[in-house]
Amino acid sequence: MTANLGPSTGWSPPPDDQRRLQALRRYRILDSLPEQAFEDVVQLATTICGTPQAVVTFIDEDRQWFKASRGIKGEETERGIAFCDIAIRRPDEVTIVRDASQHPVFRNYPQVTGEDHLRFYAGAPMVTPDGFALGSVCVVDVVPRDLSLEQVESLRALARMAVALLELRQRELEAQRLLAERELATRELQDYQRSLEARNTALAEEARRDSLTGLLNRGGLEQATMGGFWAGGGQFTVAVLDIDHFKRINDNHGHATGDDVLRLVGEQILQAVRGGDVAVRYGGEEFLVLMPATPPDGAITVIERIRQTVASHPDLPVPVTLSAGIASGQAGRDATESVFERADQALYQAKRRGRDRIEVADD
Ligand SMILES: Nc1nc2c(ncn2[C@@H]2O[C@H](COP(=O)(O)OP(=O)(O)OP(=O)(O)O)[C@@H](O)[C@H]2O)c(=O)[nH]1
Repeated sequence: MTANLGPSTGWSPPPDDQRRLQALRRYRILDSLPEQAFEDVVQLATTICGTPQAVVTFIDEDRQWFKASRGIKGEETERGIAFCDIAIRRPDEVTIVRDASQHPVFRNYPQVTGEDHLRFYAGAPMVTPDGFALGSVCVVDVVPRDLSLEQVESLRALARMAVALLELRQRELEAQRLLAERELATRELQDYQRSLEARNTALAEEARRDSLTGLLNRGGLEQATMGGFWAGGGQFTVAVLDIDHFKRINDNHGHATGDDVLRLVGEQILQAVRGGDVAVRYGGEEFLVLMPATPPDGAITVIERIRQTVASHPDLPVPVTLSAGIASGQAGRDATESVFERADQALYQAKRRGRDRIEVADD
């Protein structure tokens, strides 16, 4: 098995080297961090073969790169002068050079002529299951020597083990990649779900509101008053507000002006009410304010402020007045509908008594 091949003139890659390199890249081993399993391979190689040096080396496009080494400095050398580049061209054999200084070609290699003083080399190619020799497990000595048949077979076995390690490593990398992909997909799905939920919430919120004024609409009112809306106990007050002669505003100044008026009145209502109150555009130009834990006096102050603000608002395109009816009830005793009914009656009174005023329903 003494190597009698080798580049006699210049260096050229073996045939089909591109496919071999592609296979090598798939293992993603080049320039990877040291791994104990490969360190163990070189340790076993030196122990079994009795050499001071051993390497697990991979043949890249123009270099050989050491995954693990013993007794050898550096982590890569030029491919054109690599003994292992010769070894991988004979994937079925262990290439053995007993005395490189006597070899017609290797004798001129710098690691033979120089201070490395390489004399002995034995390399077992690492051949993948699909037949690509990616590199070798090799042992080196500074004196000429030989290997026994058992040592040669052991070196071959170590090369097979190194390939098995490579395969395992690749499967683990692949599993990690799939896991990362799955995590990414899960995260993307969660993001999508969150955006859908946010959109749903936004849509639901939109559906609860009157688009012109931003106040709650009737649906929103129902939702807001579901459950224990008045649960705070005590007196609560309902106010119904209505823009006076709104039809005239529409008729005389146009629908768009009417809309502006509605928008501005809505704003004033929203600004005047408290956090726990519920402000609703109940119908065309009719508004509703529900005030929990509020006696009539407190409610009158709020609604009067709205009435006055609207009556003298500088941004209104036309003079606008409001009429309002107010009624109070006792939480737990009076139904909201009946209090609302009384507030509506009070509004009717306000209209009848000349508009631009607030009427409070009797208890
Ligand atoms: N611009 C505008 N007008 C609306 C809207 N919704 C209802 N209206 C109009 O509001 C007007 C309400 O008129 P009426 O119910 O007669 O009440 P009013 O003219 O305010 O009279 P009083 O309430 O008795 O003072 C109608 O002309 C409706 O067409 C809206 O969203 N925008």
